[in-house]
Amino acid sequence: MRKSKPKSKQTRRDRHEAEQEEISKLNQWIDSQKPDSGTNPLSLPPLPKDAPIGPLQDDKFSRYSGVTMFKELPLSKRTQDGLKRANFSKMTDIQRASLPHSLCGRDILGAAKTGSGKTLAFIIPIVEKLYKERWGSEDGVGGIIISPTRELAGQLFDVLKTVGKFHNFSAGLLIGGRKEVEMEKEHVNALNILVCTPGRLLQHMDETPNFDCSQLQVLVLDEADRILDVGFKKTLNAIVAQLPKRRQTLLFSATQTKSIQDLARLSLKDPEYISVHEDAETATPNRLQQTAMIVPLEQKLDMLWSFVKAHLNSKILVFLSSCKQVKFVFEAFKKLRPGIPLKCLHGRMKQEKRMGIYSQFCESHSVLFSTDVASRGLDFNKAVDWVVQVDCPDDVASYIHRVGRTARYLAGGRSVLFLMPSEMKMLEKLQTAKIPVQFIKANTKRLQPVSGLLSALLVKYPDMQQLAQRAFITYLRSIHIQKDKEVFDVLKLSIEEFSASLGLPMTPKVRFLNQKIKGKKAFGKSALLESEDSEKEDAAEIPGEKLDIGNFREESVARLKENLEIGDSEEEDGEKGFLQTKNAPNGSEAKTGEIEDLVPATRVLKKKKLKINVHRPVGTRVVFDEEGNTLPPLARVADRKNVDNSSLLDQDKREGYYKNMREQMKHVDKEDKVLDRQRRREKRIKEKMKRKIGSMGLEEDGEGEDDLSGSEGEGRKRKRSKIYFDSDSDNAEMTESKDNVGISTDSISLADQEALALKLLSSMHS
Ligand SMILES: Nc1ncnc2c1ncn2[C@@H]1O[C@H](COP(=O)(O)OP(=O)(O)OP(=O)(O)O)[C@@H](O)[C@H]1O
Repeated sequence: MRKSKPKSKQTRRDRHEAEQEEISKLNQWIDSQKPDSGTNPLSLPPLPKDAPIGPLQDDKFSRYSGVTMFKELPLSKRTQDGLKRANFSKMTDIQRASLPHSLCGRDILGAAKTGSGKTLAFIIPIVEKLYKERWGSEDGVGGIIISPTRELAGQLFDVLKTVGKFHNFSAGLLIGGRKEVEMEKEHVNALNILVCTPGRLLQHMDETPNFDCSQLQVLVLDEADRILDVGFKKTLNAIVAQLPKRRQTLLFSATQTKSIQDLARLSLKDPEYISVHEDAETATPNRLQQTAMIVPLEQKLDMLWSFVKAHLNSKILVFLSSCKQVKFVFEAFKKLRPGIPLKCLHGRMKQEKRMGIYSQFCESHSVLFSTDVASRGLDFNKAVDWVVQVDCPDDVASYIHRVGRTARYLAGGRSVLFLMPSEMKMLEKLQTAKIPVQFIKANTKRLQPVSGLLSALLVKYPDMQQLAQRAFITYLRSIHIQKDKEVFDVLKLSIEEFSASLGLPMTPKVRFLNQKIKGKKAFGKSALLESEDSEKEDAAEIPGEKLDIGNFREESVARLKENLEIGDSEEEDGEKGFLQTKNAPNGSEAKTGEIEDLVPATRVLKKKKLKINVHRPVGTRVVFDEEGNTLPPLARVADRKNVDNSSLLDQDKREGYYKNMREQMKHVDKEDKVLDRQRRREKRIKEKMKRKIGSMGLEEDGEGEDDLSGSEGEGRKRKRSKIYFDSDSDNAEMTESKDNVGISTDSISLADQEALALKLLSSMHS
């Protein structure tokens, strides 16, 4: 905030007195005109035009409840100047409704639609409170704003800097993922306002010497329902335990908590419930056009690719359910070059990178693939044109926040939700929650299949195969751990088709599904299980959920009928041609009854044992070309030269291609097994020989070596014995040479070894 120039003693004294006077007037104004508790300022008429503002005659003051302009509020000149400079003059509804109550010190439980200006509704009271208390650096922490994500905390910090530009407070942004925690510790005690994520705040409370919040005046929870939910429960309880009970508490969200328990945890004192859009016809912004359409799981990427290609001049925010999916789709689409810059954002990225991506997306037309880390609060500078939800949100609240990244303040925006046929219940839930989602159909004529290209990509880039596999597993897991079983049922997913749609040549095994499908027979620890294990952090993105492996009903997996009702009528150019309004009987939104007709019948999936070599990580087989150079995995079965991408777009050819690849994989597997058997046999014989040699007094150390092969002093430098294992081998980790082994294994063939072993054995028995 403002850096003041050195001033003379007299000037400082004058300024101090002027401020004292201003504060005294403000307090009188606030006190004399404060609205009754429980009243709604929005129900009062605005002040008449040209009505005097502030002090009137006879020590009276103008009314500030129900006013429409910031300048009509009892705010300090410094705050007024900050607002003016940022061009904030007219208040939004949530600001009009809450500021008259919060300025007179009341606790607030505020709810208003996304993008409706809640941030100023809590930043202004903090700044004003500290100003009126004449808070200074020696007073320590006076205000804390807690945000669920780092990016949002950064954004709130920027708004605080704007509004507080002419104040003298010190403020700090304390968020995780930054290295400078030690530096923060040195300065944090001198900060007056902290904008932080819960984890970092608690870290300072636990670790920073003399960190003291006992004088806290105002606590704000932005996205309060999120911070109060189970994922942050322990952290928040620990934080609140260290805060004074006597304080003002402001809670804001577009989807506010109504839990009495939550409020009790925060010890709110007779809070004002301010829900400005409670009686509105819709729970989402009026300028937001929302659509939904059926997209089977295996067509999601085709649909997304086609959507991106049809909107190359837009700013698009795409939500997927896990980091791994974000990574895979981002990397894959990037390699396919759709013709628009692509970016990705998820919780596993380094903080600097996250912030960089966030700022870049604010600036340019591009597509941002993201997890729910970008779903709440973020106000991307230049408006987002489209929010695309490729994966269904966890619940209605999550939907509201995701689509709320567009159509902010006075801007318009559009959103589209991909729903699998098994998720149609979500549409009902949205409509019940007053969310006007129009059901549309995609124009399949404009659909650009991408899975063929993906399978070619996976062949070319070995890393992509791992990414695809992880995306596959984490997606299934994310569905598995969803709470709302009415919407999410992993057993209804068309798993093999999904795997193929990611370009995977074979369907990876998924333990939690296979356990039930295959019966009780337990698997050994396979490559797949390892990759599954490594995804656990991804699942941890969903707070409060524990993996409940093996908690499935003993049912067959149902798979959805492939041919879904997707229209194919004539398209126009561009966006309109791509997304079409579903011809619902009433011509607009689909009604609950109609939804059932749209859900295709399901059929029972054969319990099919998928054959893969469980000991071999997919795609790590080392293959050599004729010159002895290593080739990427699968290169042998899918020589790039033989892959005609265009032909892969043809469904029949694609299936043929997969079939061929599978056959060849099986063949390769067979070869592996033969090799493996041979290798084991060699190993057994070698061990036997070693035992015999040992029992004959030939030790496997330097001395024994001398006995057998002569000393180096004789100038005969023994060739190092190297044991090469390809990465498929059980002993793949043994790649280093064993110099001390008395017998060089590469100089003795298997037959020689057997002969030697026999000789040794017979010499022992003779
Ligand atoms: N009084 C105002 N006049 C003009 N613009 C405003 C005003 N108040 C807020 N805005 C602008 O409206 C946009 C949305 O505001 P803000 O981010 O506070 O919304 P929000 O209600 O917190 O949204 P969300 O629920 O998504 O967190 C911002 O760009 C902000 O600058």
